[in-house]
Amino acid sequence: MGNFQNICLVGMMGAGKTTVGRQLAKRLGRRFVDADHEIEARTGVRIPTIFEIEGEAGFRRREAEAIDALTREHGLVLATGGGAVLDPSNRRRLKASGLVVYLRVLPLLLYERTRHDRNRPLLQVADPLARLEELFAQRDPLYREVADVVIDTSSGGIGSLVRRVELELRKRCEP
Ligand SMILES: Nc1ncnc2c1ncn2[C@@H]1O[C@H](COP(=O)(O)OP(=O)(O)O)[C@@H](O)[C@H]1O
Ligand SMILES: O=C(O)C1=C[C@@H](OP(=O)(O)O)[C@@H](O)[C@H](O)C1
Ligand SMILES: [Mg+2]
Repeated sequence: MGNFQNICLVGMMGAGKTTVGRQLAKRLGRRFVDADHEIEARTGVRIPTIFEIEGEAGFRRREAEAIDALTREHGLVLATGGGAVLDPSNRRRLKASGLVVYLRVLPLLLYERTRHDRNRPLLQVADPLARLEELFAQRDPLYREVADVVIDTSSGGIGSLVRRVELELRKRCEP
């Protein structure tokens, strides 16, 4: 893994992409960018507002633009939103821009982590656990398809996860 390449984190809502990505970037001395934050900075509104006004389709268009711009940069730790892998062009761009790490977490734990958070419009439904199970079934194959590294993260805290990701990345640097 060269310094030139990006490290891209993919996985479900609540997998820890944003939290782990920020800490990983600090440890590696890299710049951290979260695609959702980039979309919010570009539009000047929060993600739920984009969903309210433009629907999911509008959000996905903005997400694709952000992924396109960010994957042209170098040396980033890039946290994506959970649905970024749905678009084949996003997958191609992420893969071409560097190393893709899938933080794999099962739906029940994702539910525990996201249940009190109102900032994920797709989970504002009567049965968010069932929604997470559906999304997991649909997306797990796509995360696996795009990933260079799959890290099962259903146990351990954030600090140990950051170190595990770092270890996996270092393995890739060895000849
Ligand atoms: N490995 C972990 N152990 C415990 N809590 C975690 C872990 N990863 C993430 N969290 C918590 O889960 C929530 C969602 O994390 P976040 O980084 O926003 O996920 P994502 O960006 O993948 O949706 C946050 O409250 C975060 O602190
Ligand atoms: O899974 C998804 O489709 C989404 C995940 C969110 O990001 P996180 O994965 O960081 O929660 C955000 O992009 C949006 O609410 C849609
Ligand atoms: Mg996030």
